[in-house]
Amino acid sequence: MIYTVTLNPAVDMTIYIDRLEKGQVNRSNHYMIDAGGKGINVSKVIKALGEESIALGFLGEENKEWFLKYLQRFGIKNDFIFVKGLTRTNIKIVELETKEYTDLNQPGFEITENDKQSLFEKIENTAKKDDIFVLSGSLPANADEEMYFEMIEKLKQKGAIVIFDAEGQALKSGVEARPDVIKPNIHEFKTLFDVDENDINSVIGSAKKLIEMGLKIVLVSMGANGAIFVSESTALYAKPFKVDVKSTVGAGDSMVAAIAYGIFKKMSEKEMFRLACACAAAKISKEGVRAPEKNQVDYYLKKIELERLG
Ligand SMILES: Nc1ncnc2c1ncn2[C@@H]1O[C@H](COP(=O)(O)OP(=O)(O)O)[C@@H](O)[C@H]1O
Ligand SMILES: O=P(O)(O)OC[C@H]1O[C@](O)(COP(=O)(O)O)[C@@H](O)[C@@H]1O
Repeated sequence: MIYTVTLNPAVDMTIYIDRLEKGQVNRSNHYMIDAGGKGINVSKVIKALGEESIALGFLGEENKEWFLKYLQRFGIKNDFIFVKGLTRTNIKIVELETKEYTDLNQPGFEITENDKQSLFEKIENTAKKDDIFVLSGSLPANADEEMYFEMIEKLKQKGAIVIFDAEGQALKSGVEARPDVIKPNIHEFKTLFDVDENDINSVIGSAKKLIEMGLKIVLVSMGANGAIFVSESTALYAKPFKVDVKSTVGAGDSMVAAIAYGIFKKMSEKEMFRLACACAAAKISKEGVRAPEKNQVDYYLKKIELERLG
C-alpha cells in the first residue's frame, strides 16, 4: 500500500490577478480553493494515475469538514489525527500579465506531545514491509525539527520504503536517517550541498554522495530547467521544454507521486523518471492545485527527452 503523511496540510487559495500592486487594493480576476499540502497533493496525483493511497497526518479540527468533503469528492482515502485549531490557508498568487508566481505559506497549527504520539502509534501499527510511505512538507509550527528523522528511522525498521520531501533543517536531519528517495528542488538541494546550479555534473556528484550514504534515488528538480535523477546504477537528465504554465504549485508533489507509483508498480528507473517529468508538466498546465488528468500525463510523456550522464 502507498501512504502519504502530511504533517502540515493547507487550504490552498490560488488567486489569479492581472498584476499585483503592492500597497494598493487589488481585485482578483478569479480564484480557486483546493485541499493541499505536499502529501495530500501526492495522494491526488496517485489517484489520477489510477492507484490508491491513504493520506495520513494531522488535520485542524476547526475546518476539517470542508477539507474532508474535498478529499471525499476526489476519492482520496484518509485517516488523519485531528488537532486543535485551523488547518492553515496558503495563498498562491498568479500574475497573468507578468506570469509571476508568488506563494505565501503560513506556519500552521501547533501540535501537542499527545498528537505526536498518536500519529507515531498509528504509523507504527500500520507500516508493513515494502509499504511505501511518502513523508513530505513542512512541520507544524512548534514541532521538533527531528520529527522526520524519528519517523524515517521507525519506518525503515519496519522494512517500509520511504520517500521524503522537505526543506531546511527538517530535510538535513531527515536525510541522516537514510530515506530511500528524496526529491529536493535545486534550492533545497543547495541547503545540503554547496553546488553550482548551472553545473549539472556538480549536482550529480553531490547526489552520488547521498547514494553512497545509502539513499536509493535522489531526484533534483530544477523548475523550468528540467530535472536530474541519480541512483546507484544511473544518472539521468530530463531536458527542459516549454509548458503553458497555469500554476506551478504542486509540480514537485506530482514528481513525488510518480516515483511512489513507479516503485509500487515496479517500473524501471528510467520509466518512473519519465513519468515524474510528465506528471509535473501536466500539473503545471492546470489551474489551482488540482491533479492532472491521465490523458494529459500521457500527452507529456511523449515530450520527455532523457539524457544519460556520468
Ligand atoms: N516553468 C516551468 N516550465 C516547465 N517545467 C516546469 C516549470 N516549473 C516546473 N516544471 C517541472 O516541474 C518539476 C518540478 O518543479 P520544481 O519547481 O523544481 O519543484 P517544486 O515544486 O518542488 O519546487 C521540474 O523539474 C520541471 O519538470
Ligand atoms: O509544507 P510547505 O513546505 O509549507 O508547503 C506547502 C505547500 O506546498 C504545496 O504542497 C505545493 O508544493 P510543491 O509546489 O513544492 O509541489 C502546496 O499545496 C502547499 O500550500
